[in-house]
Amino acid sequence: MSKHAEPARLTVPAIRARKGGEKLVCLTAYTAPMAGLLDPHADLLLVGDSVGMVVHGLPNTVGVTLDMMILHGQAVMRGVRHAVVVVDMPFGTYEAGPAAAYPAAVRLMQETGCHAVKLEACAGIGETTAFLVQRGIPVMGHVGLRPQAAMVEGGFRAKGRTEAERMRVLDEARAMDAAGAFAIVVEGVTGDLAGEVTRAVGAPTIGIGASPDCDGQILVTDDMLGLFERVPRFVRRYADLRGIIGPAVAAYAEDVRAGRFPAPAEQYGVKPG
Ligand SMILES: Nc1nc(=O)c2c([nH]1)NC[C@@H]1CN(c3ccc(C(=O)N[C@@H](CCC(=O)O)C(=O)O)cc3)CN21
Ligand SMILES: CC(C)C(=O)C(=O)O
Ligand SMILES: [Mg+2]
Repeated sequence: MSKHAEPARLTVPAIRARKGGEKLVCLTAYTAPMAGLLDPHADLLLVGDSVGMVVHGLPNTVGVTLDMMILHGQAVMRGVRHAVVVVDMPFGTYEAGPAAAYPAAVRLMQETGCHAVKLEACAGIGETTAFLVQRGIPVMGHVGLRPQAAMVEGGFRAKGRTEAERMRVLDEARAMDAAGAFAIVVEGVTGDLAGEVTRAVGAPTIGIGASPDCDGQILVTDDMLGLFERVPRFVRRYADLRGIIGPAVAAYAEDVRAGRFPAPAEQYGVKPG
């Protein structure tokens, strides 16, 4: 490392090579300043379609568009110097197959400068993943609880409690691994299934609501910082930013109403002469 202790720029193959090694530290990011804060500590930052719920107030991720992902991807890229940045392909942009997925992924790569895209497993996911990877687009997989299926499943349902679910999750992970995915998010599955998936694939697995047996972990940053209110039970809260923001805003409101803000030092003076 250089004498300035600036961590070197990570690459997609470097992430892939971490299978079974040092755990991968991953978080979501949606804005430039937050990406800048996370970047020195993270190996991979995901511009998740969770942005629709966390930032835009949508009930699930189905309403997130490609234009929204591009705007947030551009913002995050401006804040990052070290981590690999992955942008979620949103609902409706890849499920129809390679002919749909390729132009959408090219837009994400070209208009944001991101390093890779992520696809939730769906019908034909092996073929679609291979098509992108073989044309220069690194793909991260996502199996288990697939938030974009929320309308079909009637909500966010954990996976792995029936044999059929376990087979499906394992098959989808194997298909994306064989197709060349460089990493696979394993979300909302029983701990033993997450371990089984991790042992079944060559790509590193990134757990969320899964197991410490995964090769890395990811959380939605706003959840672990206590910014987003309704969090899944697998979240560990490392800060209570809502508890800091509320009193700060209340104090500002009091100062304004009492005429205590702005003070003289917070006003522009007239230039002498
Ligand atoms: N803020 C936020 N955090 C996330 O982790 C997240 C998002 N948004 N949006 C996209 C998906 C949706 N996710 C979710 C959302 C809710 C549950 C949830 O309510 N789970 C139930 C358990 C369901 C079950 O047991 O089947 C829970 O009680 O935690 C899980 C994952 C994960 N992702
Ligand atoms: C929860 C992670 C894996 C995700 O897909 C997102 O933030 O959209
Ligand atoms: Mg997502």
